[in-house]
Order: sequence, then C-alpha cells, then structure tokens
Amino acid sequence: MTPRTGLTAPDATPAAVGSPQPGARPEHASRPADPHLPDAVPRLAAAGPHPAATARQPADTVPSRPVRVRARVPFTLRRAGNRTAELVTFHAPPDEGEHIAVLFPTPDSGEPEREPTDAHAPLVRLHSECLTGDLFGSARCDCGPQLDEALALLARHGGALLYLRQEGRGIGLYSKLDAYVLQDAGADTFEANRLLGRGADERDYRTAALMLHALGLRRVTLLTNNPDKERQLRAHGIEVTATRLTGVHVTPDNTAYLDAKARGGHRLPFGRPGTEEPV
Ligand SMILES: Nc1nc2c(ncn2[C@@H]2O[C@H](COP(=O)(O)OP(=O)(O)OP(=O)(O)O)[C@@H](O)[C@H]2O)c(=O)[nH]1
Repeated sequence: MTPRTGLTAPDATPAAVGSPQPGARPEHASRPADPHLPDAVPRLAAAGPHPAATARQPADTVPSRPVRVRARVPFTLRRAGNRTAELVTFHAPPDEGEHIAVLFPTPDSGEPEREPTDAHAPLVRLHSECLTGDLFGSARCDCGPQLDEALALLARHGGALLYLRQEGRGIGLYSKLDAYVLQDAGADTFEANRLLGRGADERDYRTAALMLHALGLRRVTLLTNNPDKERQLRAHGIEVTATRLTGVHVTPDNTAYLDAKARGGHRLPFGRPGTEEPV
C-alpha cells in the first residue's frame, strides 16, 4: 500500500525552472576514471587541470528539459526505524544521474510538528552520495552519520531526502580516493581536488531543484550546513524558508576534514551543546 506522504508529485515541471538562473553553476560532464591512478597522481598534479575541468558546457547552452516523476515505490526502511517511505525516480534529469528522492509521510498521530518544519515548507535534505561513508561507515568523513541523522528526522517529521549521485563532491569515487591519497600526504580536502585538476567542489544542484519542482516541493526547510546548497536552490526557484543545521559528527579521523569544511564556508556549529551528536 502506498504510504500517505502528504507530498504531491505532479507530472511536469514549469519550463522556467529548467533555465539556468544567475548564480547557478554550470552543468558538469561526467568523466571516466583514469585507470593509471593512484600511481599517476603526482604526474597528473604536475600536468595542470584535467581537460574536462576546463571544457564544460556553457550554462546558456544547457538544454532545458522538464524533469518528471517516473516511478514511486513504497519501501520499509530499516535504517529509518522501519518507517515506510516512497522511493521516487525521475525522467530526464539534465545531468542524467540516477538520483532518487525518498519521501517520508507526515506523521499520522496528532498535528504535524511546527518545528523543525511545517506543512508548507517540509524538511528536505540534499544528500550527496558517499559510498565510503554512507555504505561502509568510513570515519574519514561525516556522511554516514549525517545520513542517519537526516533519516531519523525525516521519519519523525516527514519530508524528503534527495539522494544525489554526486560522489566525492562531484568528482566521482575513484577521484575521491585519489584525493584521499593526496590528503594522506598533507593536502586538505579542497587542495587535494585542485591538485587532481578538479574543482574544489563540483556539485551543481540544478537537477535537485528540478526534482523538487517535479515533486511539488517549491518551499522547503533545508537540512544542511552548506550555504551553497541554499544559494543554488534559491537560484533555481526553490524557496528556502529556513535552514536547519545538521549536527557535527566528529571522529578521530575526520577532524582535518571538518576543519577544512569550516574554512570552506560550511556553518559547523562546533561547541554548541549537543551538536557533536545527531540532533
Ligand atoms: N572530493 C572529496 N569529496 C569528499 C571528501 N570527503 C567527503 N566527500 C564527499 O563530499 C560529499 C558530502 O559533502 P560534504 O562537503 O561533506 O557536506 P555537504 O553535503 O556539502 O554539506 P551538508 O549538507 O552540511 O552535509 C559526498 O559526496 C562525499 O563523498 C573528500 O575528502 N574529498
């Protein structure tokens, strides 16, 4: 039986949404992994930017195609306290990624909670794929605990998690692991990307905005510490009525990574009581 999500999923997306807006990032082509890495990492670093990093399609030539809901499938999610959620797939995401949305119903009992969200601006998490953290529980990053935190909050309050196939901040799994090799030699997370000839963060949230439009979610409460997500969603016509910060999930292995995130502009609520654990 399909769960009651309280979230609508219209078929079409307004054409205006597909057009890049000022402040939006350009589309990034997907890139094949270099089969010679990691041995070739120092050579690549010396060779300058990866050609794909400098040959992106200009934003104004990106075709404007509507993103539509393709299928809605109910699942019971053990990782979300055995709540039933709908997994939603999409037709025609502009970056051709197999992104999914996970829609959690508004709780049945009592009034929907006003905090952290309300019925008109449901809680939404844009979660960038992290195979190492999300699946294997790597302690190098905070992705796994952030995913658990988001699932717990969404199971409690209802809303949507967009699981975006943006592994390694958009550079892909193999390149992320090459970046880890460089980090182990002293580079921080952003420098390591640049040494590989890639952007410090190549993620583009236009597809995420189009997915939200396809789901009828034009007003959201965003769960993130990353102001770029908020800025890009707004540039693509999503009204972010409030931002709820995620917790800071510290491990012995991720302190340098968290420090670099804070230097890079993430709002990490270090020192706020209780925020070192999922909130
Ligand atoms: N290139 C690279 N990617 C990483 C590294 N550590 C984690 N990631 C990727 O970063 C993405 C998560 O981004 P983060 O910067 O941790 O967090 P965020 O999504 O920007 O911000 P929040 O919404 O606050 O979680 C995932 O795709 C991870 O695979 C790293 O050292 N290098």
